[in-house]
Amino acid sequence: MCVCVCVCVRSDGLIKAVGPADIIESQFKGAKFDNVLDASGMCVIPGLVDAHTHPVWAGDRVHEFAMKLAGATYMEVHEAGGGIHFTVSHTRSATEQQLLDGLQSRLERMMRAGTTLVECKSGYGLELDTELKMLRVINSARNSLPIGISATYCGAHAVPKGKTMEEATQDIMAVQLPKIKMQIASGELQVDNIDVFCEKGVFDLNSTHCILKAGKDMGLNINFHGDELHPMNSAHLGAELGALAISHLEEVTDDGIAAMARAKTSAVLLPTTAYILRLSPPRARDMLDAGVIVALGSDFNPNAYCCSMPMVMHLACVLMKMSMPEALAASTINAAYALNRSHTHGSLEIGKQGDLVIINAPRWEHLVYQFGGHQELIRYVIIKGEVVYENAKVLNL
Ligand SMILES: N=CN[C@@H](CCC(=O)O)C(=O)O
Ligand SMILES: [Zn+2]
Repeated sequence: MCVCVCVCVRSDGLIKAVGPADIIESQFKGAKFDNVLDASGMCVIPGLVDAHTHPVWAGDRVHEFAMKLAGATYMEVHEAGGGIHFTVSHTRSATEQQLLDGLQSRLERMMRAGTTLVECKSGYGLELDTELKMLRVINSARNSLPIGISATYCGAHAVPKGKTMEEATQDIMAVQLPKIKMQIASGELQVDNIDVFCEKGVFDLNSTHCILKAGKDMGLNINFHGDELHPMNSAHLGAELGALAISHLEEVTDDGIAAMARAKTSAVLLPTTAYILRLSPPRARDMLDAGVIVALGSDFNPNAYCCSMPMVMHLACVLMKMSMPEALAASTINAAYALNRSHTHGSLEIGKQGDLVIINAPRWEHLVYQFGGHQELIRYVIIKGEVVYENAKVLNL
């Protein structure tokens, strides 16, 4: 049986009612609406939430894709001065306006693919001035675009050239974090989360602990990269510190999974990265079976150039054996949880923000099943009740 669902959004952008069309029609008989969208024969899902991206940078890395296809590993490229280091040098020399232009066009691309809330990291500065520049750029995008943004300070994304890990940690603790704290307090910056790349050859467990704890003490949510290329005990650390989320987790142990389930630390899984770097995919099934809150992210960055959460959901189903409903939950309510926004985002419920995606297909699963098909399937993207993207060219498929 096909149920006609109607979603009604108030002028403040929050959902006023959700339910069968005939009930909503009688509830609002005689009411005046600014905009009525006829979605007959279509499907409505919550706006997609992308729980992990690095979208502020200059200088692409298309040349490195060729190197990786020829067999170079992620860490080999990084240690040879490429990877994050390459992006850092271009991002340091870019102007704020250049970075903002790049960020805006990437966020618009994400929005057209159905993303209505996205986490955005700094982390291609690795020193105070550029990290602040990146955070200001994220702030400007928040003020100029309708897409929701959760901002993450990721000054510990790599050890900058010429410094040891200890020196980099000291710079973050004594120079970067205090300045960011001041700018948050004065209202110049809005930062929601703190992140560290906890990895062999990057930041060890001890440095990660110090930086994350200092961020937490400033009121930031802990949301970090862990157990990606080597088992680092990141999951235990995250659980112990009350982290909201840990990303990657390709190398997490069984004990780590159990610790995350107990602590309600969500796992942000990034199938694009595992795919591009040919890593063993994270054990999504074991995490789900253990009761871990599993979210998804695009991991958009110059290594994993993907703006599309529908593609991410498809990869999660095929590579990580998630079901389509699990992938949808992981890209909506669970991703909102990872960003501490599940009380306002991630589901179609009265009082939550009116963020919706309308798909021109009789079943929402087409968005996952038709690999790379979102451009033809998404009819409208709506944020706070306003149409932010209308695609007149949708086909009847
Ligand atoms: N693993 C660390 N950070 C990013 C990659 C960033 C980059 O290569 O520029 C990630 O999540 O995949
Ligand atoms: Zn990342």
